[in-house]
Amino acid sequence: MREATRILVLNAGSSSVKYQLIEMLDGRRLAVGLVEKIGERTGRLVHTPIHGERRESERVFADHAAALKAVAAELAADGVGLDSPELAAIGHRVVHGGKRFTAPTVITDEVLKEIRRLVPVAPLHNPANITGIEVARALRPDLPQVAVFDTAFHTTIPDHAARYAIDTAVADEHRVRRYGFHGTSHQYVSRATARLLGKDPAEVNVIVLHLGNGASAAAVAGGVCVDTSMGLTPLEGLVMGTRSGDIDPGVVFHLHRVGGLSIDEIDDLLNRRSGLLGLCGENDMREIMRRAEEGDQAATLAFDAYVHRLRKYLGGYYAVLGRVDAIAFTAGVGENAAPVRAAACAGLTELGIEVDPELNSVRSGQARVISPEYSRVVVAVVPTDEELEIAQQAYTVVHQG
Ligand SMILES: Nc1ncnc2c1ncn2[C@@H]1O[C@H](COP(=O)(O)OP(=O)(O)O)[C@@H](O)[C@H]1O
Ligand SMILES: CC(=O)OP(=O)(O)O
Ligand SMILES: [Mg+2]
Repeated sequence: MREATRILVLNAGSSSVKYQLIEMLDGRRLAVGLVEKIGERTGRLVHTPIHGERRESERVFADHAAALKAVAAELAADGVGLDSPELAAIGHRVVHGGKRFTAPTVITDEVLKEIRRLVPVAPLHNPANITGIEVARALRPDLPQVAVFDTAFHTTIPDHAARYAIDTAVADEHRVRRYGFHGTSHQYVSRATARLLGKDPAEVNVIVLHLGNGASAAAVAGGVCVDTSMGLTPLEGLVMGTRSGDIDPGVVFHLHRVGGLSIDEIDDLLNRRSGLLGLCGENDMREIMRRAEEGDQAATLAFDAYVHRLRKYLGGYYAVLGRVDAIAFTAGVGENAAPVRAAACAGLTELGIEVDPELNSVRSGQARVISPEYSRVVVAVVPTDEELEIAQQAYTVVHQG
């Protein structure tokens, strides 16, 4: 029998599934794809095999199970279906792992139960992750399914940064603390940044700014995470596409008592109808920058509020780390929106932070420095690769037995 050296990575979101089939011997992506708008009237599947044409189709995906079956069919059409003996494991992105999961974990019924218990603290994410796991298990019950947790990289955050200043007994009873998310990305990007600097991760202090639909900052000291902006749930911290980020908790009481909104309505408001969307009716940074460029006031306010919050965390983590060697921008906005990077770092020469406008405007998929030679702090764009990191961690778990 051929050796099993391939990992299928599934990143199931609330209405999408991103997937990659990776050959671990050389890191080749045998297939990369995305199913969008699951549960909507028309969905879309885009599948790009390593050999052959990109295939795109519009059709209905009633639920995640239908989407994953379609993915399995696309892979089978390329001769690399889920029944392939070369498949070593399926690696799943799981957003909330609570305090218990500090490392990649082979999924058993009991592990799945614990992931389910954490649904209330990751309502946008864990339910989709669970569906992905259930469908994949049904399709290949014999194969190891490995969960790689967004929270795992943050388990090193010291108590003084992870604890909220509330009654300890209440916090302990309800497991209320900062868990942090996007850890797989923060880990990958902080290491890739050290590589870009030609240094060992243990030697460098990095502030990672993961700016996607969800967004978070992390302070990484010598390869170890010491603080991050998301908290008990992925709602705290930066202004995001549809999430408010930091807010006075008093706003919640006010909206409930005076505004008459129910807790569920407030949850929906802060998670799905706030952030950039709430400020200007749009959550795509491309569109916001275009509108702001044309003088649209709401879009300008949304952009400015986004950048202001980002700068607060940048300054805060500078103080937390004491010495900063690099600032790394990553994910959809961080990798592509030069104006966001420029505005986030503007006027910080006193802190040794500078951005070279010409380097900043270069478009490339590669990790690259955007600060001038003389800048004390290296500012860089470092594309994240959560899928590769998940695949590597899953592969390691399977090989350790
Ligand atoms: N060229 C671009 N310029 C500015 N923003 C972009 C660009 N391309 C993508 N984005 C932003 O990236 C965001 C998505 O980031 P991504 O990391 O893919 O998110 P997620 O993985 O959380 O779905 C989109 O909301 C979009 O605003
Ligand atoms: C945790 C989180 O916010 O993830 P995403 O950015 O994929 O929504
Ligand atoms: Mg993402």
